Amino acid sequence: MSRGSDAGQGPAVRLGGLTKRYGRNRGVESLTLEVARGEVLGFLGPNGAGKSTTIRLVMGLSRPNAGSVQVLGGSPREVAVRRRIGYLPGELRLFPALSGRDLLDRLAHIHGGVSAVDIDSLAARLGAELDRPLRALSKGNRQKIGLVLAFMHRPELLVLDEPTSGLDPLLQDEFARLIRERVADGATVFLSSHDLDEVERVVDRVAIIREGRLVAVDTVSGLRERAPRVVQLHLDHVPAQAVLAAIPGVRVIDRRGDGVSLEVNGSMAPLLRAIGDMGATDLVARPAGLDEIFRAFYRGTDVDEGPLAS
Ligand SMILES: Nc1ncnc2c1ncn2[C@@H]1O[C@H](COP(=O)(O)OP(=O)(O)OP(=O)(O)O)[C@@H](O)[C@H]1O
Repeated sequence: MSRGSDAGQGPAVRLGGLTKRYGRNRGVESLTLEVARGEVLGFLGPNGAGKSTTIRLVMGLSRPNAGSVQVLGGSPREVAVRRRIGYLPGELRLFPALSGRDLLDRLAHIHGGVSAVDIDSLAARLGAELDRPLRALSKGNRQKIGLVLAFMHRPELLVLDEPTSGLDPLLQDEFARLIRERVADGATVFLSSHDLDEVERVVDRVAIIREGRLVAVDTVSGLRERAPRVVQLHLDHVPAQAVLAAIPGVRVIDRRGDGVSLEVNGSMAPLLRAIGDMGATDLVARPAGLDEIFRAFYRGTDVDEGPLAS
């Protein structure tokens, strides 16, 4: 599938020490990350974390203050490389007076090698409204045109800024199927999202960014494995919060009446020893959900000392 000087070797995206500052504002800081060929990498973080900044750097739409960007073995500023990428921007602002069909036809013509059947089939699968002017479409409906645009030339690399944010649940399912089909054909996907629940089914790995810095890169199952346990206790003698918080690996989530909720990282042994003297009458322990893991990263408390950003 690969063309030109790039023999399909090496990662699809390689970011090395990438830094972008906007005046005194931090965009991203020393970002080092690779996306392997055929991989689906989810780039996650809260508002303002630096996701769109990174995506614009990957696309060569903005220049870094330091560091390097390599895409499909070359620079994203080379036309030959750009043609092999499908890009969904955060907001589609192209030619608001054109209908979706006119825009797609014109860009397909410029691109070359795009089949009308592919455009129609993508538009039908995503329920894109092709005949109304883009400015009259809702954000979600503009997003569908943007997705057709990103996928229509069957690119080797898809770079998608929040592709699922405007889509209803049925379309999110269709999007997941589309991604799986393209990956089965050898494509690589780099997509951003606020929400792991929306992209969990399609991503192989996630990179989590907070305040411009990578805080974790792992598989979804790896994240689950190093999740803390959430423990609910009922005690005859509830000790002071500081006593509970002093138990190794324990963070107090809630404490009311005779009930205590705790988050436990690592071994449960110190907690089990400590509650011997507290008159425990009931204990329920469960692994933290992905949502709780993410909140921990977003808050800035590391889930554990596991493999951090590499
Ligand atoms: N053109 C710009 N000029 C000045 N500051 C900018 C510019 N673009 C981004 N920033 C700043 O860089 C930081 C990262 O912004 P970015 O848009 O990359 O975040 P994001 O993770 O995509 O957020 P969201 O989820 O809200 O879209 C923010 O502090 C933002 O204010």
